[in-house]
Amino acid sequence: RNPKRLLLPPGPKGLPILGNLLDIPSDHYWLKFDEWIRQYGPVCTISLMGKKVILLGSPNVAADLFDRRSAIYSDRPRWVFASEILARNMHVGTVRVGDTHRRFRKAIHTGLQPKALSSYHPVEEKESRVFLKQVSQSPEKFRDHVKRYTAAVILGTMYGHQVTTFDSDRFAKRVFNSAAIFASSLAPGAFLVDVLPWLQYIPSWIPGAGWKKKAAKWADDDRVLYTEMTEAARENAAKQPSFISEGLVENQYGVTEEELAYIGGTISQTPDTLMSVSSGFMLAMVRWPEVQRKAQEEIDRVVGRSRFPVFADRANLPYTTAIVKETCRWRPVAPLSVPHASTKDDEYMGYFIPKGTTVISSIWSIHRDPEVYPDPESFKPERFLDEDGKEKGTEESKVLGHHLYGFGRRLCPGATMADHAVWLFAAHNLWALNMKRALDDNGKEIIPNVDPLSFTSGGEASHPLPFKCRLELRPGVEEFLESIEMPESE
Ligand code: HEM
Repeated sequence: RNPKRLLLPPGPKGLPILGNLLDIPSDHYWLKFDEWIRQYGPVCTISLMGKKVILLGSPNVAADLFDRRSAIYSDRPRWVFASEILARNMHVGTVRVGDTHRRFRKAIHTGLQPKALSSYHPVEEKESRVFLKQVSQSPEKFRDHVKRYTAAVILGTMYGHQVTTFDSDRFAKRVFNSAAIFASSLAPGAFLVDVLPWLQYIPSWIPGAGWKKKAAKWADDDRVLYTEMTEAARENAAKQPSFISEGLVENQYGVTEEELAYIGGTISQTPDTLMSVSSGFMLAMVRWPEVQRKAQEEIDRVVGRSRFPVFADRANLPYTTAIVKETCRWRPVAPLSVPHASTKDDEYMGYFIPKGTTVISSIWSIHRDPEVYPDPESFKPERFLDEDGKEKGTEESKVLGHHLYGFGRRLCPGATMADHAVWLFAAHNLWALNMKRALDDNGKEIIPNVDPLSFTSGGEASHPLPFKCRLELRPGVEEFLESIEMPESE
């Protein structure tokens, strides 16, 4: 190994054994990673408890390794607790490379082909309108309404399930809960068993092995939830076909029914990510009213005021699309994406990267590479438009212009669907609402805090912390909302 005696990419000096562990803050650690990337370059090494971790901090190096050398960099690190115990090796996002990963991704691609994605637009459009109606009734609870929107889109399209209110729905709360548990169990060192994998073989009645009971309960809760949701999809199929109900027909996706249930379960963990982009969009609109006004002018010109926007308008709404892209670039939901791992020794830019290295693409830093995104701290939708105000790079639909959804063979297979759901949400909001700043006691506008620290950190998707705003219906919208039927309770 390493016959040329090459060095690892440079990085900060650390302590013996602990490495750089104590330098990493418990919150917003991507900001510290970003500092190191600026100091040591876009490929740098840190060390955690004797393990080397490589950080990638520019779009070019991430594409070089994850896209162009995807044969080497598509594995995941081993997560005993989350992936092996909780998800029983059936979570496509954390499973190691190999047959299961290949088959599961193929199944998802089959299920999410363009025809299926366009069949989801009516669900996304309907739920965007329910969101507007809810906001018109209780604007102060807009965060809850966004949460409901994202759950309704995922459960509607994946299972044909109609979410009622968030609290009374039989699945909505449970999928958020399951996602939160899974995300927190991925955090490095959250469970000792990830550091000491042999712990999993200790019987749970031995004192100190209480985590095993907890793990067994969580794993079982997930299995029950996924099975119930799959059954619901089967029952709903005639009324509302869905990703899962299609997969149940003659084993169309080439996976067993249990595997399909776990694929659905993995996808059911995504409303949180949609919620983050959707609420980030609203925050940006409140913070930059001039951007909001410009998009409203575009929407009024193209869509008019006599109907809601629909997905087919997208091609004629480049500025609106650019706002969605800029929101994704500006405050990425998963600032460090999901770690990849290498399966072969490699040499890159004169450095050695040993087999089994964890490699993290810092989306936060990638989205702040000034060569690609000049003036990266500013919110500028125009960066995604050409001189004529047209969307850049639309001829290749895969090129979003940002890297919110990762890279290579692990690229988010739900990226297009997520992008459509968020776009429809944004277009509906711009068409129907004036998203205004809240007023203080003296009637002065409160400029919302958009500092990186005003977003949550931790295992889950990074969200804006709760913020205040005034959501007012634009003229003439109220009469359109009258005809929107609210989903009935079960
Ligand atoms: C705004 C919403 C979303 C964001 C920001 C997001 C982001 C990501 C990211 C960063 C990754 C890891 C990529 C990498 O390792 O390089 C990922 C993986 C994944 N995403 Fe998404 N995602 C979103 C929504 C969705 C949706 C709606 C679905 C399904 C319909 C989905 C399904 C998946 C799956 C299955 C994986 C695992 C892929 C693998 O490991 O092979 N995601 N996502």
